[in-house]
Amino acid sequence: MKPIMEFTNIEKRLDSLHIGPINLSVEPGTITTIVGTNGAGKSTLLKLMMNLVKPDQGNIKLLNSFVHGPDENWKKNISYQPQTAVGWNAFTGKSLRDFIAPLYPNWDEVLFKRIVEAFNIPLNKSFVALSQGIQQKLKLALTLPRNTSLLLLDEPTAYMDIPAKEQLMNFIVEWMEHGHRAIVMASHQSADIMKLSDYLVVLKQGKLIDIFEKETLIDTHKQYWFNEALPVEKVPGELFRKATQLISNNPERTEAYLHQHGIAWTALESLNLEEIITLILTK
Ligand SMILES: Nc1ncnc2c1ncn2[C@@H]1O[C@H](COP(=O)(O)OP(=O)(O)OP(=O)(O)O)[C@@H](O)[C@H]1O
Repeated sequence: MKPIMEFTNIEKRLDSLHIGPINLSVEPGTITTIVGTNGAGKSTLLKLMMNLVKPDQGNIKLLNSFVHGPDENWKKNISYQPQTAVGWNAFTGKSLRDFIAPLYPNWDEVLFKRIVEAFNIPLNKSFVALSQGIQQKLKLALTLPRNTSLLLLDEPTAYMDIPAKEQLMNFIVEWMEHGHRAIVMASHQSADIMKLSDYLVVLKQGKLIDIFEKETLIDTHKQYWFNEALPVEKVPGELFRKATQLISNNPERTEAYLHQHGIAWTALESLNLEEIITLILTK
């Protein structure tokens, strides 16, 4: 199937960071989350997708258009929820809705009203007078109903309480059910966001470590406990060890080695996604 968005050899040099080269393909029906440490370049990748930042090299294609070209017609196919909504402070939710809705031919007013109601968002207050959590909810209410092929969400769960995060997840899942579309999010390893994702793009200081399929990542990371210390030599698949605990990113090879050497483990567990990403980012 034709990708919704494609990055080809994208590179961007900022003052203290060199992002890329990045090759990435966002397929319809998928949710991709960009994870990484602070300042890794996650938000900048989303801004590159919106042409808010220009690449030094490479190109980005949204459906059939290059986003850095003179024709800006591609903008009707993409919606972006930034970390900080610039220029919104003086406006009420109602006036922001009246400005944004007509720009998107597929605007879903019913969905807008459902999100406003679910999150109890006051539409008559200026944006600046809302708490950060409510601002976040209003940003979502003004982004999801645009019903574009691609949805970009930068830290969508920031400042949200636990029940609100749950509702957000439900709205995202529902949004994905309607047709040929995809989501790309940036997140500080938020467990909920990662759980929703099909792919995790792991960035470290601007470098793409890898693009992982979430399920594969979970299946290939296991931790073992033993009654006694392990042999000094490195065990196949060994990623980390501490006293009688071993973490492997290749359980098949690790277990074959342990059987061969007559070493029995006393406990075996999967790791959660946050633990796996932390290991990948720190190893
Ligand atoms: N326009 C710019 N000019 C110069 N440097 C920039 C610019 N925008 C971002 N940077 C720098 O690039 C780096 C990456 O920023 P970015 O916001 O993309 O990271 P991030 O991974 O989203 O970080 P965080 O998790 O803290 O939100 C940071 O060091 C930032 O200061």
